[in-house]
Amino acid sequence: MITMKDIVREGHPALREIAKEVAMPPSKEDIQTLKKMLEFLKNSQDEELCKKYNLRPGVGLAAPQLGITKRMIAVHFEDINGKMYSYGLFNPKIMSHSVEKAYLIAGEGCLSVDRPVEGYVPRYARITIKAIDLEGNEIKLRLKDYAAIVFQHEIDHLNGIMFYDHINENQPFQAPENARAIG
Ligand SMILES: Cc1nc(NNC(=O)[C@H](CC2CCCC2)CN(O)CO)c(F)c(N2CCN3CCOC[C@@H]3C2)n1
Ligand code: NI
Repeated sequence: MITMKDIVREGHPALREIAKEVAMPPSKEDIQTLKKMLEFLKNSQDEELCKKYNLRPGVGLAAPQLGITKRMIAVHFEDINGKMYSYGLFNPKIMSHSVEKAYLIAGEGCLSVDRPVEGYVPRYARITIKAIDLEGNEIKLRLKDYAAIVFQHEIDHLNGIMFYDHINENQPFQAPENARAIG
């Protein structure tokens, strides 16, 4: 199982690289890795396991955070309407996005960043993504608000972008232009 020791931290080159597309169909190894990423998220949200294995809770994880520069992400969370998102995805791609932005009022953190970095992280409020799921099917997801933010945080990792790259340095808590506050 994946634990915190498997997660690389700031300074590791994988976090600043452009991850490579996964050749389709995915190898058994890549499928195994993606399944373990999803399992980590579920474990990290279970109070018992979280404590037992000293996990930091997570709702998303990207392969570069394991030092694997491949375009693979996992998400496991419920949105404000109770809709469950639990996916292991290969080669996710943002096909379109709103002009309107959104940001989490509480700001963001990252399992690869062992320090708090305060400030609003402006992201697109709505995105449409295409990806290949763990069964090898091409899926299309239309996401908004919290769900859109989580997926963008993970897809950023595939492009070597950290959440704090988006924070306005001079005015971290300036409400971003044309943006909705989430959460
Ligand atoms: C928002 C949140 N971020 C948590 N951590 N950070 C992460 O997931 C990072 C990714 C998120 C940071 C902002 C957007 C994506 C990991 N990232 O670095 C991957 O690239 C949480 F843990 C969390 N929740 C709320 C839901 N809760 C359900 C019950 O279990 C606990 C769980 C805690 N919400
Ligand atoms: Ni992160």
